[in-house]
Amino acid sequence: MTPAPSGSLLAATGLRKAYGPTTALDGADFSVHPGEIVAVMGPSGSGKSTLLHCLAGIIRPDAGSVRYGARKLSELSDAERSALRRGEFGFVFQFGQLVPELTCVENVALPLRLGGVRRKEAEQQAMRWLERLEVAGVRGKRPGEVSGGQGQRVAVARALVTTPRVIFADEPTGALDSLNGERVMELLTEAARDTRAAVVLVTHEARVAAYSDREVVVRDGRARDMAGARL
Ligand SMILES: Nc1ncnc2c1ncn2[C@@H]1O[C@H](COP(=O)(O)OP(=O)(O)OP(=O)(O)O)[C@@H](O)[C@H]1O
Repeated sequence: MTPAPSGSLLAATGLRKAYGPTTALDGADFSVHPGEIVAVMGPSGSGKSTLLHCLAGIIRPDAGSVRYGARKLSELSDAERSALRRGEFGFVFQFGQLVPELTCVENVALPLRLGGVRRKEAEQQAMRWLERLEVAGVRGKRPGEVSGGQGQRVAVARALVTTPRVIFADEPTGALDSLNGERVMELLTEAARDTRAAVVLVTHEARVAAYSDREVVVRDGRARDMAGARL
């Protein structure tokens, strides 16, 4: 097991996770620095999403540990872990996961509202992110009334509205055509660079990974830094 590199914001060492007889992670190490964009690549079923879920504290590894700053995720209570996910992490998945009953601006404001911010202030901040993601026009629409590309931009705005320290993105452009996918990646990475958020980006597309500073390949449940990283 290699020790976590110093200066990293989020680091995992020796992660193991099995689902019954299936080994998803088999001693995976990973780290990301503040402001760094890391692409996690690898074949289908190699353990990429499981790694991302362990890093985000969504699932508990069977062995190994995840450190965020000075804190070990395994030593936090469930409430502390959810507070961390709500306050310091942002999530973008392949399919937006927007709340269908809420308008787009209400969706983006939701993480702030859950953190206790008053409606007016939360919606003002949400509008700033919708503008930045070039979808201010859909503010009053519900997710079912907007296009896939618009919905994904709204989902990115919602992930960024709390200015998270780490953004977890799992195939964020997987459901989009290439033009929309590229624009979503541009907007996501620009915003992450401006706020110095770290990004953990799971993708199987080289075109999407090209937005990262460094690529890690997961194979058979182990993560390996690619030689020739672009940093
Ligand atoms: N909830 C689960 N129950 C049982 N097996 C699971 C579960 N989640 C993942 N697995 C298995 O663990 C292994 C790793 O899955 P994971 O989703 O992490 O891979 P992945 O690299 O993200 O795949 P993909 O690129 O296809 O999304 C696979 O063999 C998968 O079938």
